[in-house]
Amino acid sequence: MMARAEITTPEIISEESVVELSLRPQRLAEFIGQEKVKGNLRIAIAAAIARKEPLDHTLFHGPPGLGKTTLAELIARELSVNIHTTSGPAIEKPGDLVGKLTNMREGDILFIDEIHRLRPVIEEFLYPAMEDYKIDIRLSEGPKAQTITMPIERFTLVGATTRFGMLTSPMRARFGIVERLNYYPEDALELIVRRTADVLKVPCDAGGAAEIARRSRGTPRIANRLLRRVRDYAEVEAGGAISKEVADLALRRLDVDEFGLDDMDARVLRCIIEKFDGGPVGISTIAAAVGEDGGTIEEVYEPFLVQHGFLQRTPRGRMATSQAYRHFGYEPPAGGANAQPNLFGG
Ligand SMILES: Nc1ncnc2c1ncn2[C@@H]1O[C@H](COP(=O)(O)OP(=O)(O)OP(=O)(O)O)[C@@H](O)[C@H]1O
Ligand SMILES: [Mg+2]
Repeated sequence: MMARAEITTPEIISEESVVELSLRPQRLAEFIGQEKVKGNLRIAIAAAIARKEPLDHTLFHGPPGLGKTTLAELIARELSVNIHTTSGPAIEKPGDLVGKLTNMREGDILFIDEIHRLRPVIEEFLYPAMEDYKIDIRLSEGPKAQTITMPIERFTLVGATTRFGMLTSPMRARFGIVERLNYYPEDALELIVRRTADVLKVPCDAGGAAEIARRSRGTPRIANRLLRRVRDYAEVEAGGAISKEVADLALRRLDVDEFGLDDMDARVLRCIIEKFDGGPVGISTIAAAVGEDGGTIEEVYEPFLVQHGFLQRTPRGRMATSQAYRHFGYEPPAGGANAQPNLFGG
């Protein structure tokens, strides 16, 4: 753990979070995939360094485990500045940020994770800080409270969110750089698995890495987690090395889905097939049936399912595809599941 990185969010220190820290790439060049995002960042960073100015406020959004926190830390390293970390739900009142903001040096990064969960008063407190590098401090309580305005150093706010849709538009408008992270293709995940295997010093051949990558739901965090479980199996049952065969046996034993679908993915698809005859059915109806927030389904789960051909969006609602039917062991309805998807422009 970098001594200068100050973590203020109370976090449960699990095996996973410890390993995750040590697995994080240390330089932008070591960050695999997301070429467009990396390219844009590289230019913005070089320009900021050349002008001796702080980087523009930067927002990363996209599903969990794709590297938002990692990128925030990499930017700080590339700029050689300090990063102060906090998260939306951890900030209760403007006062919680005053100390941080006044202690920051020019160019430092304030990283706010889950930035969509900031309370409105905190957002309003941050606007002048982001725009004019000023903060308003209330000296007392009540309607006639006196406030003083204090200058702060020019800093960079880096925000991360899995729920871009929940961010208020004034907040969005204050970020100069907005990048969406997408699911990783299998070849990129394979490289990530091989890199992690090197870090963990576990022998893993291309076939083994490919097998793990294929079942990682396009997500580096899942790829790293599966690799650790496969490593356990390899060490105990297979002499320590990971091949395609060893990975396949281990992942089957662990009941990891063939496509890496997780529990909520499966619930959403099963619900559409079993309760709504394959759809079309509206997102709020699905949300109520599976007990998850509609926006979360739309922004966190659905993109993967659509991208991988399990779910189709039509103007009348979501439909399970024939691939989804077959995956759960059902016969797709004749002339049913997406026999005519294009009729609806789906
Ligand atoms: N492109 C990558 N190359 C190598 N490792 C990666 C990459 N992206 C992510 N990882 C690894 O995956 C794990 C999860 O990444 P990270 O914590 O940055 O995701 P996140 O987008 O912040 O997730 P969340 O939304 O849940 O906070 C980390 O251990 C990180 O090292
Ligand atoms: Mg994160």
